Amino acid sequence: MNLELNDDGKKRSIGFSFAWNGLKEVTRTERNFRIHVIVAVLVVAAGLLSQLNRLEWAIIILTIGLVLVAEITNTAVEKMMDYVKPDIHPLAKTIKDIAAGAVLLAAIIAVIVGLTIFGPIAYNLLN
Ligand SMILES: Nc1ncnc2c1ncn2[C@@H]1O[C@H](COP(=O)(O)OP(=O)(O)OP(=O)(O)O)[C@@H](O)[C@H]1O
Repeated sequence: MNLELNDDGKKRSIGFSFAWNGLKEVTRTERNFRIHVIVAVLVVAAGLLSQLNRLEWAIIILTIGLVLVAEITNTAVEKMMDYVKPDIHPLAKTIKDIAAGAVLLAAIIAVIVGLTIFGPIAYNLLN
């Protein structure tokens, strides 16, 4: 939708509001996204307890962002495919599987980052 508003500030704030609606929609309808957000909150809590340094925080925040953005993008692809191709089609399957693969890859990276940063901390705590 092309919004032709004269007031540039108003146009931008409306665009932000659409984007915010998108985030609310994903949170409301996507169970996997809610699970990712809960895990992210737990990871941030663990980071606070572990007193991570600035570089570790930057990596953790980037990784959380990677997973959430992958999940949001996957949801957008799923919804777009359901809209343009609601019937069963091999290409619809391939497209959805590829988008799901992006989430899987992001989750694997997140696990590796988590183990790299929190693994030694947990090891020291247990010894
Ligand atoms: N129109 C279709 N044609 C063929 N296969 C499809 C189609 N829609 C979905 N699939 C297959 O089912 C899988 C799950 O698709 P679906 O749209 O149900 O996602 P979902 O279960 O909601 O995923 P998520 O758990 O990530 O939200 C796809 O990865 C694909 O393999």
